[in-house]
Amino acid sequence: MDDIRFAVLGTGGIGRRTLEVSQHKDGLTAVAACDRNGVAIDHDGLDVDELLETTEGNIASGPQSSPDQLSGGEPRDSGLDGASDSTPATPTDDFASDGGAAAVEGGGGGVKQHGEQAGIVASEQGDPTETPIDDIIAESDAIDAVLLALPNLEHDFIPRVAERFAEADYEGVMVDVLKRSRVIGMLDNREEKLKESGITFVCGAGATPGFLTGAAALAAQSFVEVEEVEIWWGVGLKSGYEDNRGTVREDIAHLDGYDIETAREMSEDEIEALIDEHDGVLEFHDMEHADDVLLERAGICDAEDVHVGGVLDVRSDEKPTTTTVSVTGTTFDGETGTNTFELDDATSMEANVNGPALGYLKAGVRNNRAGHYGVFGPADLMPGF
Ligand SMILES: NC(=O)c1ccc[n+]([C@@H]2O[C@H](COP(=O)([O-])OP(=O)(O)OC[C@H]3O[C@@H](n4cnc5c(N)ncnc54)[C@H](O)[C@@H]3O)[C@@H](O)[C@H]2O)c1
Repeated sequence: MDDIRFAVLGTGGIGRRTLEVSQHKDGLTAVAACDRNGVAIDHDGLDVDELLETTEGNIASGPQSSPDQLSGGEPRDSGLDGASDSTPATPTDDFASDGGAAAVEGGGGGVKQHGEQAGIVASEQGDPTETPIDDIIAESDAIDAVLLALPNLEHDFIPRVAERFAEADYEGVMVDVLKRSRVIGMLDNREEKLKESGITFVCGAGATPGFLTGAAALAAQSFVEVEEVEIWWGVGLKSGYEDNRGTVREDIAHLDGYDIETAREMSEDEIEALIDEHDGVLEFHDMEHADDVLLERAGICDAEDVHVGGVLDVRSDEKPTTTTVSVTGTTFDGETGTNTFELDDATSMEANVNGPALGYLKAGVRNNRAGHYGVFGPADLMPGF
């Protein structure tokens, strides 16, 4: 495949690794990256090593702006029902409204700070900006694909970013690694706009949903009827909590007694106290992971027959449990069986999110160049290598 010029929106725990993994893949050139404080653009290719070095332990993490800041006071999408998502928010620059640098400096303790501000602005390629996403949209004519590694604590945040690219007539690929089921409907609601613009949007294309959703779709092929899909993941955070704040915060929202609002409002200290209480190991059941709706929209099974849970060890790089996808179904000749797909314990979350995300990005580019626009899930496409 010809060279793909791509951008990463959000260079936190995931986005930084996306840049790193891309260096091991053929045909991918990172030309733009942004976080909440800054943007780096070089159409000849960013110096990824320099960017990674200067943002090491120095990411501009933290929950994104509050709904009011984002919408200028407009009613926001509750996310509970995709159909309620009918009021497009005013395209303003408030995506960048900060809170992140303060969160990093205020609570984390021991977070390295290389520059005056956290994140990309610490790099010599980075420029501070109030409008990081708009700055990338302004250059999007020369960008083939955009990978969104943004927080998803506001459910319509990523759909609204997609909409803004469409409003700027972006023609290309967008890939997200979001987790929550309800966001898929919000993207579907925008499908016409995305199609008109010429966008191929691949949603839920990380590990789970993403890689494991695709694996379930493959495992289902033996059956004529799928009864149940069980996804059980194990993650040991090699790089620790400090480098994975966004992911850990969003996962906490799935624990009993927590939701997206409480997780968003928690201080870094409160998160660390919760992790201490659990001795660093958090276990999740019945998570709202989009594997369910993505398998349903691919016609594989009903969303309610998909169950996702897992164990996160924030302090160890060993996986606390083996990541497994089990698909139970009935064959054409009446046998009931369970096909199981297992990840090696040695492969990290970062590898299992970013390898597939970039693979799906390549698959997206192939489709986009063939004129296939709209919203696709990981079970609709198979990733390229
Ligand atoms: N599907 C999967 O398997 C999977 C696995 C892990 C993480 N994730 C998801 O990946 C996402 C990113 O996680 P993370 O740990 O990298 O989070 P993070 O908090 O470390 O990074 C988020 C990045 O987004 C930037 N950002 C926030 N608001 C912004 C704005 N308004 N404009 C521009 N940039 C902005 C931040 O500055 C930061 O660079 C989360 O939604 C998480 O749930 C998915």
